Amino acid sequence: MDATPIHELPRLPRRAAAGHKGTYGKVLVVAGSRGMSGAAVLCGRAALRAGAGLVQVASPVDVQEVVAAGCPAYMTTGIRQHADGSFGDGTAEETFDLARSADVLAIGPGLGRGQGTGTFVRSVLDEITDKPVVLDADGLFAVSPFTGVARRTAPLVLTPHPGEFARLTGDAAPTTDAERHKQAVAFARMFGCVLLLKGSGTLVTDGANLYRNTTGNPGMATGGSGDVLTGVIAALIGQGLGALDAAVLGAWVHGRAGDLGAGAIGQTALTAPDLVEHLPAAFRELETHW
Ligand SMILES: NC(=O)C1=CN([C@@H]2O[C@H](COP(=O)(O)OP(=O)(O)OC[C@H]3O[C@@H](n4cnc5c(N)ncnc54)[C@H](O)[C@@H]3O)[C@@H](O)[C@H]2O)[C@@H](O)CC1
Ligand SMILES: Nc1ncnc2c1ncn2[C@@H]1O[C@H](COP(=O)(O)OP(=O)(O)O)[C@@H](O)[C@H]1O
Ligand SMILES: [Mg+2]
Repeated sequence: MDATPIHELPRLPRRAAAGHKGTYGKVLVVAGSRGMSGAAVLCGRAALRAGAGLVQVASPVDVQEVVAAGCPAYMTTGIRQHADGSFGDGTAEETFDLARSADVLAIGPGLGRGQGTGTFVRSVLDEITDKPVVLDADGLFAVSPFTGVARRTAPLVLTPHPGEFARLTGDAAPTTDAERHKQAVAFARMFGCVLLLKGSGTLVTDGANLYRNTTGNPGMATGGSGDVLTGVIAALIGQGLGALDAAVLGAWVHGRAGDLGAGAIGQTALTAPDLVEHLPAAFRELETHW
């Protein structure tokens, strides 16, 4: 299947004059662990910059204060943790309660691969089947084509980079564009998910449609860029976009922020926080179509 370049963008919903924070979605970010609190901060900040009405960041209790210091506008919760500073089995109940009051979940950035983290993520996916989930980074370790996921009534968006995708599929990394397209579409179809396969020319597919992103640059090859994308997509779902549209628009606007950032400070020095700081200019371009 050929990939359609993303030129015609899904519409960013216009904010209603009487809208309130409840109108624009409550995003629960489940992220971070000792040593990777930054991933939770980047994801939470990006969700706010992408228009979420409310953002709550749940991280292991050890890093809650650090995460809270990363932004005054989101709420934080500290989840009981394993001795290794990560989420683990036995901590899922607290997260279920938070998830039930959210509109969309972003799970994975900086969770680490501690003992029980995979079990923890799986139990959230198994229990909370009626809320859309964006699953990224270490959260992806919880799923595989062999174990599948529980039947969901709400969409699942997976956002692997090529290394994570190769681990997920168990297949050799594709060597041509055609192979990459084929693998991506087949995976999305089999898994019943929206797959966003990162890289230069990020692919987005739901198994029936295949898009290729046209924004972004190698300045974005810097730690934390993907954590920003996860927050953006979750926020767009919270504002009412369907999962495929949110992934398509999220990929585009994230890359556009990278291009505007590179225009301002160059590719070499670009960092993930700079992407967050250039999301406003990227979103303003979308607002001109309102
Ligand atoms: N400030 C923070 O707290 C940060 C935390 N991070 C977290 O660190 C954890 C580990 O993420 P990583 O992605 O580093 O770990 P992985 O071990 O999954 O991926 C790293 C490896 O994947 C392969 N890979 C990555 N991108 C590729 C590409 N475009 N093409 C081919 N191969 C590629 C490479 O072999 C690379 O060494 C995640 O939870 C992530 O969210 C990172 O996002 C960095 C910043
Ligand atoms: N050469 C590139 N061109 C365009 N985008 C890129 C390039 N390299 C990386 N990116 C983007 O940066 C992000 C990196 O995500 P990821 O590998 O998950 O990083 P991290 O886990 O460190 O946050 C992805 O959105 C990817 O598409
Ligand atoms: Mg990543």
